[in-house]
Amino acid sequence: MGVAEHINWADAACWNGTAFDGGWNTRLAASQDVVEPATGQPLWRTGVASGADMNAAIGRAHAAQAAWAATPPRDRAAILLKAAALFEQHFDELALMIARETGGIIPKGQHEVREAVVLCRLAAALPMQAQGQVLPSTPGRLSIARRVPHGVVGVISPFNFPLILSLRSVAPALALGNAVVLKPDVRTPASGGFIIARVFQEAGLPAGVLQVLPGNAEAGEALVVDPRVPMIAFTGSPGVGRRIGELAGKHLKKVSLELGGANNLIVLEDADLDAAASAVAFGAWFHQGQICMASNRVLVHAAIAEGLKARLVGKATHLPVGDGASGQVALGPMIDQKQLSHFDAVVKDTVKQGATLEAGGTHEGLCYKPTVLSGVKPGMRSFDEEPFGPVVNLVTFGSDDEAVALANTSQGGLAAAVISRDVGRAMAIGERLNAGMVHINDQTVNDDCTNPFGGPGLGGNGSAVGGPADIDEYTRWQWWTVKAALPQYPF
Ligand SMILES: NC(=O)C1=CN([C@@H]2O[C@H](COP(=O)(O)OP(=O)(O)OC[C@H]3O[C@@H](n4cnc5c(N)ncnc54)[C@H](O)[C@@H]3O)[C@@H](O)[C@H]2O)C=CC1
Ligand SMILES: O=Cc1ccc(S(=O)(=O)O)cc1
Repeated sequence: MGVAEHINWADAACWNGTAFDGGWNTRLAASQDVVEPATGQPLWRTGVASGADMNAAIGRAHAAQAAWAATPPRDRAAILLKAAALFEQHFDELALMIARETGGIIPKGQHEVREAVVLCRLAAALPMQAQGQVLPSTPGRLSIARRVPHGVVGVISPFNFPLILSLRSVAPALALGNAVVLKPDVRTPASGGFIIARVFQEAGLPAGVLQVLPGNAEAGEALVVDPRVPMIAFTGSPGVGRRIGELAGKHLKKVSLELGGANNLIVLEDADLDAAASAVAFGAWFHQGQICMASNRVLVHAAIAEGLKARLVGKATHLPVGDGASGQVALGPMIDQKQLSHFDAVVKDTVKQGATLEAGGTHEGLCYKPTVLSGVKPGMRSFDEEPFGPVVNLVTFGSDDEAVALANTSQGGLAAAVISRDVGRAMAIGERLNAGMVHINDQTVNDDCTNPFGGPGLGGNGSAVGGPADIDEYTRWQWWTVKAALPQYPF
């Protein structure tokens, strides 16, 4: 088995077909190779959970949860802090693992581990915060609203930034007294699951509180419909999100849906063109455009459209594409052939619909060249759909009103950005955009562990993750009244 030679502490041998059940004792129904996108070679084997595997994991988490919720807050906090220290201690090894498993460049892997440290530290503060209110009440009665954990939280995460997009739910949910069943994507089970399992195992999390099982729709749906799991935190595509939302509704449970983006980056005619081109290139091409907040629609004022296009074509022609883990390239491979074929079809169809291919549009293996399309309009696939690949879609406008109207043609987006030397004008445009996150003088790929992350429409169901949103998401209200003695009733 081609277990990567650089894995030492993470001990890849232990997850060769097993789930994390507190140890590595549960063999899953099936197993398959995890293929490194850059080389096509197997990195390791992962277990693939069945519905029955999921059922058993939920049972283990459910049995462990009450004792975990009763663990003193400072002891839960200490485990989260230990986890942060372990991510920091094994920074280089984990960053390289993520780069190899996800096809990312090394700085992208480093970003995930760096953010993991901060996420765990922030989560460590949650158990120590007062979480409730003493309410006005009748004399002789104490009335308290307090936040309590849901119980078992199911986390379902995607392939693109697997460590962060799993951990941003796992860490606060655990910190607040929930047990967690985590189902990462089978293409990225180590980055999205087993690294987290290994860290919490060594940090001293009691056995059973965290279960990690890679799986597909069968295992995912078993998690969503199980009555012992009152909350699901899902990050992924709008199509699967809709299905999970339907199931969660049917089974009367809370669901947080963090979905896809129609993200508009608006460049006004007074922008510094060199700086704007570099922001657009990063926003559209970083991690091969496989980012929910990628700058997939670039709305540019007609007066500067040619200048911006020329600069982007220059960058597209020169940016090196290849094995992200080599340290020599700006763009790595896409995650797999299916994702690449989907993206390639979006580009080709958009050209058939009248857009002009200015650069890119070709690939070697899974490495797709940074692509520039001009003359993109509503009604074309790359404008209407989330391309989830390395493309700048150039859309021209002539007035601020037109830019706002173009941006708001979708049902709402995750992130928007406006670039201009006139900050007041840019803010006035930003105010009118239907987006969950608005950035003035930046591109759209922005996240801090301290901000609530989410968006309307296809971006999600109004939930958010991060910062002030975490206590709302991973606990629920419970009302308590206390009287010194039972009152007399008239019946
Ligand atoms: N809003 C956000 O923070 C983020 C959103 N995304 C969105 O995710 C998409 C790309 O990720 P993909 O992995 O292709 O998404 P996906 O929706 O295909 O898969 C996401 C997860 O759902 C699981 N899954 C698939 N079918 C399921 C079912 N029927 N029941 C339960 N689980 C199921 C998959 O195994 C995976 O773990 C893009 O649309 C992107 O915008 C990605 C990252 C972050
Ligand atoms: O794809 C969505 C996505 C990707 C990355 C991040 S973070 O910057 O690592 O937080 C958030 C959402």
